[in-house]
Amino acid sequence: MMVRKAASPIFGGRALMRHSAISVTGLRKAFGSQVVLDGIDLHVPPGTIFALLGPSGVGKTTMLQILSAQLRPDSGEVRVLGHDVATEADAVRSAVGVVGQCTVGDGRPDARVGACISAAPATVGTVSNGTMPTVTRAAEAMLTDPQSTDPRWAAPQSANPKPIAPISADPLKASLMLVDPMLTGEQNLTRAAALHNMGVIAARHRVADLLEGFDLREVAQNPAFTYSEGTRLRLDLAMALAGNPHVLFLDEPTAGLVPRSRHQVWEIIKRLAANGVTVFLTTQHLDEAGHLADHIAVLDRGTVTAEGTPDELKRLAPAGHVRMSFTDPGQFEMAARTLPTLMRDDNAFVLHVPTTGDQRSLKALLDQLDEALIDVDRLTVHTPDPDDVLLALTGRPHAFAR
Ligand SMILES: Nc1ncnc2c1ncn2[C@@H]1O[C@H](COP(=O)(O)OP(=O)(O)OP(=O)(O)O)[C@@H](O)[C@H]1O
Repeated sequence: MMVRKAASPIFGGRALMRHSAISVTGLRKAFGSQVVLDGIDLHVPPGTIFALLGPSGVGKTTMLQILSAQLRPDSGEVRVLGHDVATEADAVRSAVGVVGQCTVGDGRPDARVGACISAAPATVGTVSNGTMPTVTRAAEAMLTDPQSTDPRWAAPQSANPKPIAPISADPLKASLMLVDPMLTGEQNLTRAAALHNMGVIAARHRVADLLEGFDLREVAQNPAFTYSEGTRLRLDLAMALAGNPHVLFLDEPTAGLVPRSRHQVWEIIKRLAANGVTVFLTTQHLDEAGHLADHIAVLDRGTVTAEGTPDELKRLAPAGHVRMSFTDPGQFEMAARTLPTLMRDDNAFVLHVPTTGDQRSLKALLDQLDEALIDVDRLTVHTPDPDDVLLALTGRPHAFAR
């Protein structure tokens, strides 16, 4: 799939805003005595991809839930599209899409389900029996008879609401909608479109566009539980985009995907940003953040420990080196005097010489050895791997998934 520059009906194309799409100042959140976010400042320009990179359990989901108005911050100011998440949660929720882990039920962290999407509060704001969000007659009609063009079902969305799926008694979470695995892809998308205040005809067009744009046409009539992980994620993304959101939140979007699906999802994310959608994603993978994001923030121990473009963060990583070992102490001494060294081990007769690892710098180094008539016993090239980079960024080795 190619990244498209032009605005499309599926991938947004909203006018860019001059100010931050997301701005976070002094955000703090604790669960009991556990401080998870301890004074976070972030600013995400519109139409860009922002990656929050961090090891498991560091607070990425918590952050995403606060930004998408699913969870209240303890303190600090968080604005999404200019709306304060604490006081204008409905406005935030109706303007964003969410795909990720939702905490539902009693809110315990282990009560996790798969993907969820946000929906316009105007249509699902009512909570039936205190536990169920509602959909409208229009959505119900489309679900029971997808071919229906009965104009009655285009009636105002508030008419005779009917509960469809238990999600949460918490009004904060009542505007979230989950993929129903027993419904087909088309039915799930129809449900999502209907929740965004669309009439039947508009919703049907939207569903057709989304099925096409996310390569779901072939499986549209199959129940979602039959979908592969990659197809399921494409359905999640399509559902999150049903309301044409300005901002899309993705919680570890490619976790568990095979490489081919992962690359397909990356292309979709890039296409969305190219069409003006601001994407905020969390990831444990440096390569994913580096591949996708315009800007990366590394979250560790409650704070942002490093932040910048992928290139800026890579520059924080330790340099590569060539490891040279010698059997002759005289040759070792001569090499140590001749070459720039990062490290010397006088007991093992080992030198580490800096290199970028490319052909030109390696050839220059070998030429230098030849000219000085230095005999190296053994020579190996070490370029920084993700562990080296993450160690430099967090001070913790093996902290991230690979
Ligand atoms: N509702 C909650 N009640 C109590 N503790 C919570 C709650 N939600 C999250 N936590 C705790 O807050 C910490 C951060 O969790 P969070 O899910 O935000 O991390 P994460 O970086 O997204 O992790 P992962 O990558 O594994 O999803 C964890 O220690 C978690 O147990």
